Amino acid sequence: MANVSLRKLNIVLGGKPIIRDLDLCVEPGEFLVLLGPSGCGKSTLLHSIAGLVDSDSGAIEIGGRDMTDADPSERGIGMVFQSYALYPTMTVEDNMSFGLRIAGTPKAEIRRRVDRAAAMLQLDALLRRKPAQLSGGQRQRVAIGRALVREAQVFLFDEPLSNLDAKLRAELRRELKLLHQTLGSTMIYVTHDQVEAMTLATRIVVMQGGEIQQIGTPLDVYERPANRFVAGFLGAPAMAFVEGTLDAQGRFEADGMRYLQEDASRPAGRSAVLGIRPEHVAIQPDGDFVGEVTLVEPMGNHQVVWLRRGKATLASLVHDARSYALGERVAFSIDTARVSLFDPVTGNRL
Ligand SMILES: Nc1ncnc2c1ncn2[C@@H]1O[C@H](COP(=O)(O)OP(=O)(O)OP(=O)(O)O)[C@@H](O)[C@H]1O
Repeated sequence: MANVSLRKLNIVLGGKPIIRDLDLCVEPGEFLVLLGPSGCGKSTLLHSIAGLVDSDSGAIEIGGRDMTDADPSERGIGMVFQSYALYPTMTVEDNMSFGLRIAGTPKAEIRRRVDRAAAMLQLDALLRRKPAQLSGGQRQRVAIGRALVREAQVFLFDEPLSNLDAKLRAELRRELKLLHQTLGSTMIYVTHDQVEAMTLATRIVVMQGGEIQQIGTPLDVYERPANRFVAGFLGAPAMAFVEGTLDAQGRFEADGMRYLQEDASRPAGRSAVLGIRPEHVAIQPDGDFVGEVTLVEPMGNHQVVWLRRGKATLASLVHDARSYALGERVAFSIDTARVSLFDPVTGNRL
Protein backbone atom coordinates (compact mmCIF):
# COMPACT_ATOMS: atom_id res chain seq x y z
CA MET A 1 0.00 0.00 0.00
CA ALA A 2 1.41 3.35 -0.99
CA ASN A 3 0.15 6.87 -1.34
CA VAL A 4 0.38 8.82 -4.59
CA SER A 5 0.75 12.54 -4.51
CA LEU A 6 0.63 14.91 -7.48
CA ARG A 7 1.62 18.54 -7.00
CA LYS A 8 0.98 21.36 -9.46
CA LEU A 9 1.19 18.96 -12.37
CA ASN A 10 1.15 20.43 -15.88
CA ILE A 11 1.22 18.41 -19.09
CA VAL A 12 1.26 19.94 -22.56
CA LEU A 13 0.78 17.69 -25.59
CA GLY A 14 0.96 18.88 -29.19
CA GLY A 15 1.20 22.47 -27.92
CA LYS A 16 -2.08 22.13 -25.95
CA PRO A 17 -2.31 22.16 -22.15
CA ILE A 18 -3.92 18.81 -21.28
CA ILE A 19 -3.39 18.75 -17.48
CA ARG A 20 -3.42 22.13 -15.72
CA ASP A 21 -1.88 22.81 -12.31
CA LEU A 22 -3.34 19.64 -10.91
CA ASP A 23 -3.01 18.70 -7.21
CA LEU A 24 -4.15 15.28 -6.01
CA CYS A 25 -3.43 13.08 -2.96
CA VAL A 26 -4.35 9.41 -3.24
CA GLU A 27 -4.41 7.74 0.19
CA PRO A 28 -2.79 4.31 0.76
CA GLY A 29 -5.30 1.53 0.02
CA GLU A 30 -7.73 3.84 -1.67
CA PHE A 31 -9.71 2.93 -4.81
CA LEU A 32 -9.65 6.28 -6.56
CA VAL A 33 -11.64 6.66 -9.77
CA LEU A 34 -10.83 9.35 -12.33
CA LEU A 35 -14.13 10.10 -14.07
CA GLY A 36 -14.90 12.53 -16.87
CA PRO A 37 -15.95 12.92 -20.49
CA SER A 38 -13.80 11.79 -23.39
CA GLY A 39 -10.76 14.03 -23.86
CA CYS A 40 -10.76 15.52 -20.33
CA GLY A 41 -7.24 14.18 -19.69
CA LYS A 42 -7.90 11.14 -17.44
CA SER A 43 -5.70 8.73 -19.39
CA THR A 44 -2.94 11.32 -19.75
CA LEU A 45 -2.96 11.80 -15.97
CA LEU A 46 -2.82 8.03 -15.33
CA HIS A 47 -0.02 7.59 -17.88
CA SER A 48 1.97 10.35 -16.21
CA ILE A 49 1.74 8.49 -12.87
CA ALA A 50 2.95 5.36 -14.71
CA GLY A 51 5.81 7.31 -16.28
CA LEU A 52 4.54 6.75 -19.82
CA VAL A 53 3.92 10.50 -20.37
CA ASP A 54 6.35 13.20 -19.23
CA SER A 55 5.05 16.11 -17.20
CA ASP A 56 6.11 19.65 -18.13
CA SER A 57 6.17 20.88 -14.54
CA GLY A 58 5.08 19.71 -11.10
CA ALA A 59 5.94 16.66 -9.00
CA ILE A 60 4.83 13.03 -8.71
CA GLU A 61 5.45 11.15 -5.48
CA ILE A 62 4.72 7.43 -4.99
CA GLY A 63 5.09 5.83 -1.58
CA GLY A 64 6.77 8.97 -0.25
CA ARG A 65 9.49 8.96 -2.96
CA ASP A 66 9.89 11.51 -5.72
CA MET A 67 9.14 9.67 -8.99
CA THR A 68 8.70 12.68 -11.28
CA ASP A 69 11.51 11.63 -13.60
CA ALA A 70 11.77 7.95 -12.67
CA ASP A 71 11.65 5.21 -15.28
CA PRO A 72 8.27 3.35 -15.39
CA SER A 73 9.97 0.15 -14.16
CA GLU A 74 11.20 1.92 -11.01
CA ARG A 75 7.84 3.26 -9.91
CA GLY A 76 6.46 0.10 -8.25
CA ILE A 77 3.23 0.16 -10.21
CA GLY A 78 1.18 -2.44 -12.10
CA MET A 79 -0.89 -1.25 -15.02
CA VAL A 80 -3.91 -2.69 -16.85
CA PHE A 81 -4.90 -1.22 -20.21
CA GLN A 82 -8.20 -1.17 -22.10
CA SER A 83 -6.66 -3.23 -24.91
CA TYR A 84 -5.38 -6.32 -23.14
CA ALA A 85 -1.96 -6.09 -24.86
CA LEU A 86 -1.22 -9.81 -24.42
CA TYR A 87 1.47 -11.62 -26.41
CA PRO A 88 -0.56 -13.81 -28.83
CA THR A 89 2.06 -16.56 -29.15
CA MET A 90 2.53 -17.03 -25.40
CA THR A 91 0.36 -19.08 -23.05
CA VAL A 92 -1.60 -17.40 -20.27
CA GLU A 93 1.04 -18.50 -17.80
CA ASP A 94 3.89 -17.07 -19.90
CA ASN A 95 2.01 -13.82 -20.46
CA MET A 96 1.54 -13.45 -16.73
CA SER A 97 5.12 -14.31 -15.83
CA PHE A 98 6.88 -12.47 -18.68
CA GLY A 99 7.80 -9.34 -16.74
CA LEU A 100 9.08 -11.37 -13.78
CA ARG A 101 11.22 -13.59 -16.03
CA ILE A 102 12.75 -10.51 -17.71
CA ALA A 103 13.50 -9.10 -14.26
CA GLY A 104 15.28 -12.35 -13.32
CA THR A 105 12.89 -13.32 -10.52
CA PRO A 106 13.66 -16.85 -9.21
CA LYS A 107 11.51 -19.61 -10.73
CA ALA A 108 9.92 -20.71 -7.46
CA GLU A 109 8.90 -17.14 -6.69
CA ILE A 110 7.38 -16.74 -10.18
CA ARG A 111 5.41 -19.97 -9.63
CA ARG A 112 4.09 -18.75 -6.29
CA ARG A 113 2.97 -15.39 -7.66
CA VAL A 114 1.37 -16.78 -10.85
CA ASP A 115 -0.50 -19.46 -8.87
CA ARG A 116 -1.76 -16.89 -6.40
CA ALA A 117 -2.96 -14.47 -9.11
CA ALA A 118 -4.47 -17.32 -11.16
CA ALA A 119 -6.44 -18.53 -8.13
CA MET A 120 -7.73 -15.03 -7.38
CA LEU A 121 -8.84 -14.50 -10.96
CA GLN A 122 -10.12 -18.04 -11.63
CA LEU A 123 -7.52 -18.60 -14.31
CA ASP A 124 -6.10 -21.88 -12.91
CA ALA A 125 -7.67 -24.03 -15.60
CA LEU A 126 -6.61 -21.72 -18.43
CA LEU A 127 -2.88 -21.35 -17.78
CA ARG A 128 -1.85 -23.46 -20.81
CA ARG A 129 -4.12 -21.66 -23.29
CA LYS A 130 -3.13 -18.93 -25.75
CA PRO A 131 -5.02 -15.57 -25.79
CA ALA A 132 -6.90 -16.51 -28.99
CA GLN A 133 -8.51 -19.40 -27.07
CA LEU A 134 -9.96 -17.07 -24.43
CA SER A 135 -13.07 -14.89 -24.23
CA GLY A 136 -12.70 -11.09 -23.88
CA GLY A 137 -13.40 -11.30 -20.16
CA GLN A 138 -10.81 -14.05 -19.68
CA ARG A 139 -8.22 -12.05 -21.64
CA GLN A 140 -8.78 -9.04 -19.44
CA ARG A 141 -8.42 -11.28 -16.38
CA VAL A 142 -5.03 -12.38 -17.72
CA ALA A 143 -4.06 -8.72 -18.20
CA ILE A 144 -5.08 -8.03 -14.60
CA GLY A 145 -3.17 -11.15 -13.49
CA ARG A 146 -0.05 -9.90 -15.26
CA ALA A 147 -0.27 -6.69 -13.23
CA LEU A 148 -1.00 -8.58 -9.99
CA VAL A 149 2.09 -10.81 -10.18
CA ARG A 150 4.24 -7.70 -9.91
CA GLU A 151 2.87 -7.37 -6.35
CA ALA A 152 2.98 -3.64 -6.93
CA GLN A 153 2.17 -1.01 -4.33
CA VAL A 154 -0.12 0.85 -6.71
CA PHE A 155 -2.29 -0.50 -9.51
CA LEU A 156 -3.37 1.69 -12.41
CA PHE A 157 -6.36 0.75 -14.58
CA ASP A 158 -7.12 2.54 -17.85
CA GLU A 159 -10.76 1.77 -18.79
CA PRO A 160 -10.12 -1.98 -18.37
CA LEU A 161 -13.74 -3.01 -18.93
CA SER A 162 -14.62 -0.88 -21.97
CA ASN A 163 -14.18 -3.67 -24.52
CA LEU A 164 -16.51 -6.09 -22.75
CA ASP A 165 -20.25 -6.56 -23.18
CA ALA A 166 -22.59 -5.25 -20.48
CA LYS A 167 -22.98 -8.54 -18.56
CA LEU A 168 -19.26 -9.36 -18.46
CA ARG A 169 -18.50 -5.79 -17.55
CA ALA A 170 -20.72 -5.99 -14.49
CA GLU A 171 -19.23 -9.37 -13.50
CA LEU A 172 -15.62 -8.24 -13.80
CA ARG A 173 -16.47 -4.99 -12.03
CA ARG A 174 -17.62 -6.97 -9.00
CA GLU A 175 -14.48 -9.12 -9.18
CA LEU A 176 -12.30 -6.02 -9.20
CA LYS A 177 -14.07 -4.72 -6.13
CA LEU A 178 -13.52 -8.04 -4.31
CA LEU A 179 -9.89 -8.03 -5.45
CA HIS A 180 -9.39 -4.59 -3.95
CA GLN A 181 -10.98 -5.73 -0.69
CA THR A 182 -8.65 -8.76 -0.60
CA LEU A 183 -5.41 -7.02 -1.58
CA GLY A 184 -6.01 -3.65 0.05
CA SER A 185 -3.64 -2.08 -2.52
CA THR A 186 -3.89 1.48 -3.75
CA MET A 187 -5.82 1.50 -7.03
CA ILE A 188 -6.32 4.35 -9.49
CA TYR A 189 -8.92 3.64 -12.13
CA VAL A 190 -9.89 5.65 -15.21
CA THR A 191 -13.38 5.43 -16.65
CA HIS A 192 -16.06 7.53 -18.29
CA ASP A 193 -18.70 5.12 -16.96
CA GLN A 194 -20.46 6.57 -13.96
CA VAL A 195 -21.80 3.20 -12.78
CA GLU A 196 -18.22 1.87 -12.55
CA ALA A 197 -17.19 5.03 -10.75
CA MET A 198 -20.07 4.92 -8.25
CA THR A 199 -19.77 1.21 -7.49
CA LEU A 200 -15.98 0.87 -7.27
CA ALA A 201 -14.64 4.11 -5.88
CA THR A 202 -13.79 5.02 -2.33
CA ARG A 203 -13.45 8.52 -3.80
CA ILE A 204 -14.28 9.88 -7.24
CA VAL A 205 -12.32 12.62 -8.98
CA VAL A 206 -14.53 14.32 -11.58
CA MET A 207 -12.44 15.97 -14.31
CA GLN A 208 -13.14 18.36 -17.15
CA GLY A 209 -10.70 20.15 -19.45
CA GLY A 210 -7.61 18.90 -17.62
CA GLU A 211 -8.83 20.18 -14.25
CA ILE A 212 -10.45 18.61 -11.21
CA GLN A 213 -14.05 19.71 -10.76
CA GLN A 214 -14.72 17.80 -7.54
CA ILE A 215 -13.23 15.10 -5.32
CA GLY A 216 -15.42 13.18 -2.90
CA THR A 217 -17.03 9.89 -1.94
CA PRO A 218 -19.49 8.63 -4.55
CA LEU A 219 -22.40 9.75 -2.38
CA ASP A 220 -20.88 13.19 -1.77
CA VAL A 221 -20.35 13.86 -5.42
CA TYR A 222 -23.80 12.57 -6.33
CA GLU A 223 -25.79 14.25 -3.56
CA ARG A 224 -23.83 17.49 -3.26
CA PRO A 225 -22.34 18.23 -6.70
CA ALA A 226 -19.92 21.17 -6.53
CA ASN A 227 -21.16 22.65 -9.79
CA ARG A 228 -23.54 22.19 -12.71
CA PHE A 229 -21.01 20.20 -14.72
CA VAL A 230 -20.65 17.54 -12.00
CA ALA A 231 -24.41 17.58 -11.36
CA GLY A 232 -25.18 16.97 -15.03
CA PHE A 233 -22.42 14.41 -15.57
CA LEU A 234 -23.46 12.04 -12.76
CA GLY A 235 -26.89 10.45 -12.82
CA ALA A 236 -29.07 8.93 -15.52
CA PRO A 237 -31.51 10.32 -16.44
CA ALA A 238 -29.62 13.50 -15.72
CA MET A 239 -30.55 16.09 -13.10
CA ALA A 240 -33.14 18.57 -14.43
CA PHE A 241 -32.18 22.25 -14.28
CA VAL A 242 -34.76 25.02 -13.83
CA GLU A 243 -33.67 28.66 -14.14
CA GLY A 244 -35.38 31.11 -11.82
CA THR A 245 -34.99 33.39 -8.80
CA LEU A 246 -34.73 33.12 -5.03
CA ASP A 247 -36.75 35.81 -3.27
CA ALA A 248 -35.88 37.49 0.04
CA GLN A 249 -37.31 34.53 2.00
CA GLY A 250 -35.38 31.94 -0.02
CA ARG A 251 -38.43 30.86 -2.06
CA PHE A 252 -37.47 29.65 -5.53
CA GLU A 253 -39.71 30.70 -8.42
CA ALA A 254 -39.43 30.06 -12.13
CA ASP A 255 -41.75 30.91 -14.96
CA GLY A 256 -44.35 32.37 -12.53
CA MET A 257 -44.45 29.15 -10.48
CA ARG A 258 -43.09 28.43 -7.03
CA TYR A 259 -40.87 25.37 -6.46
CA LEU A 260 -39.44 25.89 -2.97
CA GLN A 261 -41.09 27.36 0.12
CA GLU A 262 -39.49 29.78 2.56
CA ASP A 263 -36.09 28.75 3.95
CA ALA A 264 -33.78 31.19 5.70
CA SER A 265 -30.76 28.96 5.07
CA ARG A 266 -30.92 29.55 1.31
CA PRO A 267 -29.22 32.50 -0.36
CA ALA A 268 -31.84 35.21 -0.93
CA GLY A 269 -32.73 37.79 -3.56
CA ARG A 270 -30.79 36.48 -6.53
CA SER A 271 -31.12 34.46 -9.69
CA ALA A 272 -30.37 30.75 -9.39
CA VAL A 273 -30.66 27.40 -11.11
CA LEU A 274 -32.56 24.65 -9.31
CA GLY A 275 -31.29 21.08 -9.87
CA ILE A 276 -33.72 18.21 -9.31
CA ARG A 277 -32.85 14.51 -9.62
CA PRO A 278 -35.46 12.08 -11.05
CA GLU A 279 -35.60 9.99 -7.86
CA HIS A 280 -36.64 13.09 -5.92
CA VAL A 281 -39.73 13.68 -8.08
CA ALA A 282 -42.61 11.48 -6.87
CA ILE A 283 -45.89 11.16 -8.73
CA GLN A 284 -48.59 10.99 -6.04
CA PRO A 285 -52.25 12.11 -5.83
CA ASP A 286 -51.63 14.60 -3.02
CA GLY A 287 -48.51 16.10 -4.67
CA ASP A 288 -47.96 19.87 -4.48
CA PHE A 289 -47.35 20.33 -8.21
CA VAL A 290 -49.14 19.42 -11.40
CA GLY A 291 -47.36 18.37 -14.61
CA GLU A 292 -48.24 16.98 -18.00
CA VAL A 293 -46.82 13.61 -19.08
CA THR A 294 -44.72 14.10 -22.24
CA LEU A 295 -42.84 10.78 -22.47
CA VAL A 296 -42.75 7.40 -20.71
CA GLU A 297 -39.67 5.13 -20.75
CA PRO A 298 -40.27 1.60 -19.37
CA MET A 299 -37.05 0.19 -17.85
CA GLY A 300 -38.26 -3.20 -16.61
CA ASN A 301 -37.99 -2.78 -12.85
CA HIS A 302 -39.01 0.89 -13.00
CA GLN A 303 -40.18 3.51 -15.48
CA VAL A 304 -39.08 7.05 -16.18
CA VAL A 305 -42.01 9.44 -16.63
CA TRP A 306 -41.17 12.84 -18.11
CA LEU A 307 -43.33 15.72 -16.90
CA ARG A 308 -43.68 19.26 -18.20
CA ARG A 309 -44.44 22.04 -15.74
CA GLY A 310 -44.44 25.48 -17.42
CA LYS A 311 -41.15 25.66 -19.33
CA ALA A 312 -39.46 23.04 -17.18
CA THR A 313 -39.23 19.33 -17.99
CA LEU A 314 -38.59 16.96 -15.07
CA ALA A 315 -38.03 13.22 -15.06
CA SER A 316 -39.66 11.11 -12.36
CA LEU A 317 -38.45 7.64 -11.38
CA VAL A 318 -41.57 5.52 -10.88
CA HIS A 319 -41.42 2.08 -9.25
CA ASP A 320 -45.03 0.98 -9.79
CA ALA A 321 -46.38 -0.53 -13.01
CA ARG A 322 -49.22 1.96 -13.49
CA SER A 323 -49.46 3.18 -17.10
CA TYR A 324 -49.34 6.87 -17.87
CA ALA A 325 -50.92 8.38 -20.97
CA LEU A 326 -49.23 11.12 -22.98
CA GLY A 327 -50.82 14.47 -22.15
CA GLU A 328 -52.20 13.14 -18.83
CA ARG A 329 -52.00 15.66 -15.99
CA VAL A 330 -50.59 14.19 -12.78
CA ALA A 331 -49.83 15.58 -9.35
CA PHE A 332 -46.28 15.20 -8.07
CA SER A 333 -44.08 16.32 -5.22
CA ILE A 334 -40.39 17.22 -5.02
CA ASP A 335 -38.14 16.20 -2.14
CA THR A 336 -37.07 19.79 -1.58
CA ALA A 337 -34.49 18.85 1.08
CA ARG A 338 -32.43 17.08 -1.59
CA VAL A 339 -32.44 19.60 -4.43
CA SER A 340 -29.34 21.55 -5.46
CA LEU A 341 -29.00 25.26 -6.25
CA PHE A 342 -26.39 26.69 -8.59
CA ASP A 343 -25.18 30.12 -9.66
CA PRO A 344 -26.43 30.64 -13.23
CA VAL A 345 -23.21 32.44 -14.26
CA THR A 346 -20.40 30.48 -12.59
CA GLY A 347 -22.33 27.20 -12.36
CA ASN A 348 -21.04 26.74 -8.79
CA ARG A 349 -23.17 25.29 -6.03
CA LEU A 350 -24.87 27.94 -3.88
N1 LIG B 1 0.29 12.45 -27.85
C1 LIG B 1 -0.62 13.42 -27.93
N2 LIG B 1 -0.41 14.56 -28.65
C2 LIG B 1 -1.33 15.54 -28.70
N3 LIG B 1 -2.50 15.50 -28.04
C3 LIG B 1 -2.78 14.42 -27.31
C4 LIG B 1 -1.86 13.32 -27.21
N4 LIG B 1 -2.41 12.39 -26.40
C5 LIG B 1 -3.62 12.87 -26.02
N5 LIG B 1 -3.85 14.08 -26.56
C6 LIG B 1 -5.04 14.93 -26.36
O1 LIG B 1 -5.15 15.15 -24.97
C7 LIG B 1 -6.52 15.23 -24.59
C8 LIG B 1 -6.78 14.30 -23.44
O2 LIG B 1 -6.62 12.96 -23.86
P1 LIG B 1 -6.83 11.74 -22.85
O3 LIG B 1 -6.66 10.47 -23.63
O4 LIG B 1 -6.03 11.94 -21.65
O5 LIG B 1 -8.37 11.93 -22.49
P2 LIG B 1 -9.36 10.96 -21.75
O6 LIG B 1 -10.09 11.79 -20.77
O7 LIG B 1 -8.64 9.76 -21.23
O8 LIG B 1 -10.34 10.55 -22.92
P3 LIG B 1 -10.90 9.10 -23.37
O9 LIG B 1 -11.93 8.72 -22.35
O10 LIG B 1 -11.48 9.38 -24.72
O11 LIG B 1 -9.71 8.18 -23.41
C9 LIG B 1 -7.33 14.90 -25.85
O12 LIG B 1 -7.79 16.12 -26.39
C10 LIG B 1 -6.32 14.26 -26.75
O13 LIG B 1 -6.65 14.51 -28.10
